[in-house]
Amino acid sequence: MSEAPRIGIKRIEDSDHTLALPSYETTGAAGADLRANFPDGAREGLLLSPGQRALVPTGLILDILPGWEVQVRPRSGLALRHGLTLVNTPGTIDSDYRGPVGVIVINLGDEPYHLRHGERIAQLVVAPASQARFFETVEVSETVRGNGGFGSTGAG
Ligand SMILES: O=c1ccn([C@H]2C[C@H](O)[C@@H](COP(=O)(O)OP(=O)(O)OP(=O)(O)O)O2)c(=O)[nH]1
Repeated sequence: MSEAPRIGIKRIEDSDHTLALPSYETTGAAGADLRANFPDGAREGLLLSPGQRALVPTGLILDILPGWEVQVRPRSGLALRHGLTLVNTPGTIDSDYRGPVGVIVINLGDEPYHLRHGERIAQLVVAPASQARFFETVEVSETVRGNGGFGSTGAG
């Protein structure tokens, strides 16, 4: 396997610098857990009503190498137990983005959810990303599938 990509992480000023950086919980984990990091003065966290969404700060800026992307994905435990997921899953962190990473959380459960400062709210998956060369054409190549889609192979 090729060497793991290095990703620099800068903490923003008013974030809590004592919180752990994203880390893999097991040796084979694909996702590194990411913590909610509310700024000074908002450390009580956030009460999310059913159906409510919010941009949750992480206090982190990622320095991603060209040719890579970082995906922000939900955590299945929070999804199953509380209906908490991400509106735009998977969120895309572009390699040239140098702003703080935010997590767009939504409560699809039927109870209010108290999102706590320092809680692991999402996970980061690092993946290779290439930019395609899009070009206009009048002919497309033939395939067995052709234009069959949207359930064309049947159910079950
Ligand atoms: O869950 C997310 C998704 C995106 N971003 C940041 C990093 C990403 O590089 C940037 C732009 O995201 P995206 O391209 O998905 O958003 P857009 O609506 O197309 O905005 P833009 O016009 O800024 O590209 O916002 C996050 O912090 N969290």
